[in-house]
Amino acid sequence: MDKNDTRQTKTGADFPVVMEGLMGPVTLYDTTLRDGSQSEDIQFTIEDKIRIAIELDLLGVDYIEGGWPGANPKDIEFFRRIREIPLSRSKMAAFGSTRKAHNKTSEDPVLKALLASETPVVTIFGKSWSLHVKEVLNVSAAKNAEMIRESVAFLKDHGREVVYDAEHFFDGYKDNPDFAIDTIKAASEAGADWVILCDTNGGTLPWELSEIFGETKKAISTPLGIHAHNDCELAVANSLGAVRLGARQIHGTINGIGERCGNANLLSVMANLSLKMGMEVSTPEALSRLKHLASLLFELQNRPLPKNLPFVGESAFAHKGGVHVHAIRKNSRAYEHIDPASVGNRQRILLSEHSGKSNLIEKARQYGISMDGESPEAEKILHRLKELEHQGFQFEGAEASFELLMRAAMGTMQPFFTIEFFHILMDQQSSRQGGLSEATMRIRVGESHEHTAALGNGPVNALDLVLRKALTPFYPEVSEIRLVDYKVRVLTGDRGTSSGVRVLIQSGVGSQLWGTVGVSENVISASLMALKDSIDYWLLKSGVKPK
Ligand SMILES: CC(=O)SCCNC(=O)CCNC(=O)[C@H](O)C(C)(C)COP(=O)(O)OP(=O)(O)OC[C@H]1O[C@@H](n2cnc3c(N)ncnc32)[C@H](O)[C@@H]1OP(=O)(O)O
Ligand SMILES: CC(=O)C(=O)O
Repeated sequence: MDKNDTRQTKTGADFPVVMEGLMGPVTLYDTTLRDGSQSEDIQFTIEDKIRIAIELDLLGVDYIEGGWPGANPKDIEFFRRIREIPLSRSKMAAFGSTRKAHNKTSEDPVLKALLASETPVVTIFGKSWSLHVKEVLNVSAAKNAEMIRESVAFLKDHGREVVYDAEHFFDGYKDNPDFAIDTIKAASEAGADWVILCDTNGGTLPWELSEIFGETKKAISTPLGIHAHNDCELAVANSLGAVRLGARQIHGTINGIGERCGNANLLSVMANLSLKMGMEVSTPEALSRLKHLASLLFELQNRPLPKNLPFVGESAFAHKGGVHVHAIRKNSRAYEHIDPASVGNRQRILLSEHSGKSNLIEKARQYGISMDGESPEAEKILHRLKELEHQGFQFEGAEASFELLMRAAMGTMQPFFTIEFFHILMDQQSSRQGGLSEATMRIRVGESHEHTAALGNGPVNALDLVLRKALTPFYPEVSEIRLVDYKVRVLTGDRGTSSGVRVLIQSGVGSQLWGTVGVSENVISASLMALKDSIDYWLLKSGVKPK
């Protein structure tokens, strides 16, 4: 990091009054594999869990909560398998509850399964809110305290590091402070190594959390931690607030997944602790893996990473407004709160109807095109960009089309081929089953012509195939291109089947991906426009000379 870059050096020293004496070493506790797996639409295989655990270890988290052994066969198997994998930094934690009211501690199936998982750390949750004690467990306050005390002591007697999660602590405290405090005293007196105050329902506001945390700290000497849910979108803020008040262990999950609205996003917590609060929770190398880990988690779930995720989302450092781009070209700090590279992300400049000449010049620079911002070409391209976006084009996901447009306007690109005509025939019978179409096409390449036909699965596929077939004799590079994604969007819903459509295509060769766009009232023409751009772009990037 550039030492003159003051974006991310707000350390304790900058806030001496608030921070002094309050911040000590903080440990990171990841519960992606347990609380995260309680998210709707998330389901990990054992292989996923092992892969994520290894990545979390590389990231340098102190604890990995691997699951609830006994809740399902997968978690039992996971703990068996992970024992054989050496982790360099992270300690594995098994999660469960305090014993059942009517069970003897030594015979309680949950506690027995926790020990059988053979993890060095065991985390158990117990009740802090009288509502749960009375109405859910249906036991007295004394019985609840006994369950907590005996469960913690039992696990300590078996040599485990014990993390005690005080479920619903903040709601319990608001309801009856003495009751809530007595429950964590029971855990503390029984030898718990950690008492974690949980905002289980995620409804606590930052100032309520500070007040309750501050009071609770006076009641017990066991190190405190925080486990915050995100139902008010305050989980990260509440976790950071707790650190300022002395919390030593922060629970969270990758990308904030978890029950209901999720948990504190541990990646954001790490970035904030390291880059804003000057705390050494991670090395710079590990921090630069944040984006990778965020993407990996959702890739394993076959889900796209939300673009607007702080720090790690594709849009986190993407600049669209012309005013912003104008400023960041002079100094990135003007509209960036940290250096994107520090979390493994990158700066992006977007092109749209909100662009000014600065967006254009920056893009031209990235494409290796020299452009004078005051030139008539720049003015013309900007005007064309805005006009096309008004017609329904969208270049944010189709930068390859924009680069071609820019090169054509600058006169630096000769056409590789021209489509002279094409026909499409659809077999009525098989089209009812979503079936075969035939495309014929005549193209011109330099002085030569090619006239050919292809059968496809529907008209767009037939068009794609015939275009490649016609071009391959001239440009064999075309056969390398893969169609990765094809999206059609109706632009004006009020004109029924005569509405304009936008087709966005993503193509790829190896790991290289590019997007192209076409707009028309005819979905076939829009598709052909995007397909043609995709091929032109690859030929350009392959260094092929037009024939
Ligand atoms: C705040 C949290 O996120 S806590 C973690 C929540 N995560 C999960 O629930 C995921 C895994 N859970 C499961 O697979 C199942 O719920 C199991 C295996 C744990 C239990 O299943 P079942 O025995 O069928 O019970 P069920 O789920 O219906 O009810 C929960 C039981 O836990 C008991 N319980 C709840 N909290 C506690 C506690 N802190 N200490 C002791 N028992 C508790 C309830 O009283 C109830 O017991 P009961 O059936 O004897 O009344
Ligand atoms: C323990 C836990 O997951 C919670 O209280 O939210």
